[in-house]
Amino acid sequence: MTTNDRPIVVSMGDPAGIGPEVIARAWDARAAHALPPFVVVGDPRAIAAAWRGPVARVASPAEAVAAFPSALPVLAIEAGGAIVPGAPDADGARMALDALGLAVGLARSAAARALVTGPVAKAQLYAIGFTQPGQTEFVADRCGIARENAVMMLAGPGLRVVPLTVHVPLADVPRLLTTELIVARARVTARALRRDFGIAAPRLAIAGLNPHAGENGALGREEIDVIAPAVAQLLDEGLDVVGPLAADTMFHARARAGYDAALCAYHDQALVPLKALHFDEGVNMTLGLPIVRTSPDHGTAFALAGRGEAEAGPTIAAIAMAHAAATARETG
Ligand SMILES: NC(=O)C1=CN([C@@H]2O[C@H](COP(=O)(O)OP(=O)(O)OC[C@H]3O[C@@H](n4cnc5c(N)ncnc54)[C@H](O)[C@@H]3O)[C@@H](O)[C@H]2O)C=CC1
Ligand SMILES: NCC(=O)COP(=O)(O)O
Repeated sequence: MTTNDRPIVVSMGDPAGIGPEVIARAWDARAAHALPPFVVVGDPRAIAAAWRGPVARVASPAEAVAAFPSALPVLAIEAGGAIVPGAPDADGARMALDALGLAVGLARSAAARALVTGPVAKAQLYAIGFTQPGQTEFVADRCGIARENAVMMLAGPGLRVVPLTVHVPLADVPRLLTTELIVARARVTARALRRDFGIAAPRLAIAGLNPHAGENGALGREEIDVIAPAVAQLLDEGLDVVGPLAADTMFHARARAGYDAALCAYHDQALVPLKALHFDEGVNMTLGLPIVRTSPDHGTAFALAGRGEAEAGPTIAAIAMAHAAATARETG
């Protein structure tokens, strides 16, 4: 079977957000970016509300591969009510969740080569009873992987970042940032950089939590009590790790040249530099899964939906990264 006999599966995300249109515009850009065949799971009406191109309703991933050159293939799931770009509702959230579940199943069954997830609004999902923090944990759970072993990485051409703690209140970070967590996430990251990115000896940099990485304990002790022991353990295991580094000086160009991924203490420490550098091409990838899963690095941007102004670059990059990682696994 050749690489392109099976498509990548793309869950639409919230039908009232920008997901449908950026996915459709990624199809427009398929030749320019040499994208492999992909199939959307979601409500075709959401695509029609925001894009004028050809859509092919398909019944299987195999049909999608045949349709892909001339139309955007869609495995249709219909939301209950009307779809209005920019006006999310519970029916749309339920459809987004159903689409995600079906897409994960296709990737797990190997009917699809990899999974790309469109943006969902977490608040909309919570309102219909979704109990996971986000899609990362939902996908991990469906894959039988414990939440703590699924690692979020955000990546652009010049930076990869891993937030060690993710969707938690900032006040909880010092308690949640443990030596065990850092060691576990560093191991998963190093393994994924080898397997999915072909980096034989990955170099990891671990950020401090406090200003100036704690200033020898004067500005906080987490670097001494928590992060340094993790670095020592990882070095003992033979990993190439440096840290704790002062977070304010580890993201300029010369510093970035010294590592393959930066492990950061909390969400915004990681995502602020990534989005400042790569907002229009940033990809969110879940490491440590039996399937490849990527996503554009942005959310639903409801205020932009249906206006044709949303940037499709992150979705194009997410599909391209999923293709590269799936190819690495298929050929590795
Ligand atoms: N992967 C996912 O499913 C993610 C979902 N979210 C969800 O999205 C919802 C909205 O979150 P926000 O913090 O407002 O983030 P957002 O990424 O939706 O929007 C932030 C800002 O960036 C702009 N923007 C976002 N994507 C863009 C694109 N492709 N082209 C041009 N401009 C773009 C928006 O117009 C807005 O000004 C939340 O409910 C959140 O849970 C947020 C991040 C990731
Ligand atoms: N800030 C990143 C983000 O919200 C990604 O969430 P998800 O992919 O886990 O849903």
